[in-house]
Amino acid sequence: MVERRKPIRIKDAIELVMEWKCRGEIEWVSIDECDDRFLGEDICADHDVPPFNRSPYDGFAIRSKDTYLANQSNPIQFEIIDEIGAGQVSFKNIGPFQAIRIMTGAAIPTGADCVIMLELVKEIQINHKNYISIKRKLKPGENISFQGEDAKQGQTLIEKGMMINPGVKALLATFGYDKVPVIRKPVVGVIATGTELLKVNEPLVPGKIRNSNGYMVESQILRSGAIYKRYENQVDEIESLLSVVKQALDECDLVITTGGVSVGDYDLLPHIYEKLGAKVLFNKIAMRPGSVTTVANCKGKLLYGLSGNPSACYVGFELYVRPIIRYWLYSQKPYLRKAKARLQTDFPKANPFNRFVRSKLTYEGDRCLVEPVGLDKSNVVTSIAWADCLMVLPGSTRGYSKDDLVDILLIDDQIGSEEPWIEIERSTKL
Ligand SMILES: Nc1nc2c(c(=O)[nH]1)N[C@H]1C(S)=C(S)[C@@H](COP(=O)(O)OP(=O)(O)OC[C@H]3O[C@@H](n4cnc5c(N)ncnc54)[C@H](O)[C@@H]3O)O[C@H]1N2
Ligand code: MOO
Ligand SMILES: [Mg+2]
Repeated sequence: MVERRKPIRIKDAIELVMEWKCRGEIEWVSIDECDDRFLGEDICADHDVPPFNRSPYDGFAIRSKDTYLANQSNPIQFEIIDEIGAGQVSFKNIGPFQAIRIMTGAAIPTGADCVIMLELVKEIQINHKNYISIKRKLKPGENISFQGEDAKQGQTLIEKGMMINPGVKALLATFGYDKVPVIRKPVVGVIATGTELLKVNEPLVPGKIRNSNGYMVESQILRSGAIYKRYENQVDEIESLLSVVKQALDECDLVITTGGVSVGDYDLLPHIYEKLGAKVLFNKIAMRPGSVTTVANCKGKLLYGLSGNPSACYVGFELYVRPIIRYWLYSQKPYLRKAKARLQTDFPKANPFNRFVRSKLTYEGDRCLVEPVGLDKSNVVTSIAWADCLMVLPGSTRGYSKDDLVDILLIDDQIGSEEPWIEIERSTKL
């Protein structure tokens, strides 16, 4: 008799998987290779930024009190005693009615407490000496970029677990990290199963299709911040499949298979779990697509059985694999980022299951709109490319209509969310 599986709630499935979460170790890489890696230590300012008071303009450094009486009808002259560009330091001390020509980024000379822009002064020569004439009053501190105004020494600027983006990289350079502490990427083994699978370079023959899930999942692994190890496509044959799964479990931090997890005659993964003595955490979830997503634990390592149906495989990865990878990488927000958007289309058909519809976002003025991309079926492959979010339609006795406010999970986002999507109230028309 065919096994009747009892679907569990999404919340419970996520909890069961996350019980096995673990953190990766730190490794050091060159700053040139740290892009998109996840920081292994907090970045703490070990000096003030900027490290000295500096000029934000090309101009003249002067003493503000000398400008006290300056106005349109009372220009005041200052003698230019030195000139400095960024990277230079003047050793002269500015005295009464003296100025130092200073360029943007140069350290403010001692004695000066403000800067006047080049455009606001008149330069004159008297007796072969250079002067400026100023017709306005300046305040102490005017046009000075103060030491530590950007960051104070000792301040924690970035917490570990953040993905290194161009801004983080700028900070790493600012604080002299030629080597950067990052989290080692987990190695995820990928095994596509199915006797019908052809390699990408093989011509189509009747009854067969090319393996697309393997490549798609590998790409999802990379997008999540991990690396993959590819194993040969496996025909539905128990001994050879078992041996490859064992090998992958030995060689990788976690393993993903695609296909063969349902109740069909050639769906061998349930037998593989049994032979391995793996503990199956669940094999049916109350969701679509991806209801057959199975997760087992074999000697402390997670073994995911993602669906063979491409869209189900895709969604299963984003909901149950991604958070494990992101947690490994020290992310404080390992789940897909949540937002809300207005439905652009009607979904009149009632659906008892929570649906994760591959969708795309558009923006119209201050409104964020969401619409499905392509056919909303678990076995389609063509629509995934256009999806930038998963629209969540909670199971309900009635459908959804245009303009309903719905939850969305952002797929391309790198920030994430502290909590997974677990439950949603029926959207309301506002
Ligand atoms: N009697 C039942 N049949 C099915 C059930 C069920 O509950 N009872 N569940 C259905 C659901 S839901 C899904 S999802 C699929 C899951 O199937 P499997 O995970 O067992 O996957 P396969 O049977 O191996 O393949 C399904 C489908 O996907 C294609 N496929 C497989 N691998 C790849 C790949 N690497 N690249 C592209 N496409 C792939 C395969 O050719 C099949 O068309 O089961 C339903 N059936
Ligand atoms: O797991 Mo199946 O995708 O629900 O279609
Ligand atoms: Mg099957």
